Amino acid sequence: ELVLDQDLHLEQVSAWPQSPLQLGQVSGLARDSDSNLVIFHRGDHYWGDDSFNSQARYQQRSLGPIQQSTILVVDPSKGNILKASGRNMFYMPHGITTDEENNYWVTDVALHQVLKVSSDGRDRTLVALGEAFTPGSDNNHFCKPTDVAVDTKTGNIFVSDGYCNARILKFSAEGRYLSEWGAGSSDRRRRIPFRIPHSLVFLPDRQEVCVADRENGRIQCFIAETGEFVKEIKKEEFGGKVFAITYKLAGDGGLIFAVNGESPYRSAPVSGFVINYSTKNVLDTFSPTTKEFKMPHDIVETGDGSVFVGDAVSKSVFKFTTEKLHRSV
Ligand SMILES: O=C(N[C@@H](O)C(=O)O)c1ccccc1
Repeated sequence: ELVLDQDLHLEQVSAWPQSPLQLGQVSGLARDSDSNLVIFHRGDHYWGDDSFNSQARYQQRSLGPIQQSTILVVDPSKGNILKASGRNMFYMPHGITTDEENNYWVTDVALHQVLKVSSDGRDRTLVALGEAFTPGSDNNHFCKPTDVAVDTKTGNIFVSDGYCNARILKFSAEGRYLSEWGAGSSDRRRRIPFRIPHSLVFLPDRQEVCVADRENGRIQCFIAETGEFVKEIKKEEFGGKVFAITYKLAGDGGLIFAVNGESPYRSAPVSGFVINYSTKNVLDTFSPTTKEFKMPHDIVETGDGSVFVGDAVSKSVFKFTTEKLHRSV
């Protein structure tokens, strides 16, 4: 169990996975109801500068969907693949999360859609939000939606929308539109809009939803019920970009885990951060020893104190554990 003590330090488990995972660009990570790691990757598709035109329309539709299994369920201790699904469904995977019934909620930035998919291996699409390949910004159109968070109390889902919109939307578990909101204002003077709301996490003990507001290099948190702004966490050491966040209950509060990204203007090392939600203090920074982070793109923790980071450029997943656990192994 992770505690909030000051000497918390995450170290890479360099021998994980025990055998290589054949991954494309890793875009999303999630944890399933058995505390297994779920990896959402792009197989042989990749997001390059010519993947979309200036109207945000996907240009490689003629290639068809990815034929490899894009959703892999992996054993967190050894890294072997337990289940593989998601073939012939997706064009440009992005975010993934699981709900209380262990369904997958995923976003695909080429489809501009949010899909609820069964995890029974039959890949049944249970809910489809947005119109395939059609960007937009009304109640039933997204523009490169990036992630989903599930309110475990109400079953409602939140969508971060997206690369070419600047909002968070709320839907019921069945996909009925409920509400939406934009950035919160941390300074009374002016409200700076979201610039790529890129990753979402629900805080079960506080019923809040937090967003990694990527190009603003900040994390903002809101009341899930109302969308009311609660707080902002913005740190010099983030540099200019925060790519992904996740959350873990711990001791006397909660921990936010985040990964930043390279920013042309601000030189800050690309790393992971452990932040005390209440005090906003950075308790730890971490990065791999076997090879450098290239573009850490999502982060998730699995019950036993392990933290996983998926990298969209190095096409790999890194495992970290707290030193104490690591030493005792
Ligand atoms: O942000 C980008 N990609 C990553 O977030 C991702 O791969 O999800 C990107 C933007 C423009 C061109 C090419 C890639």
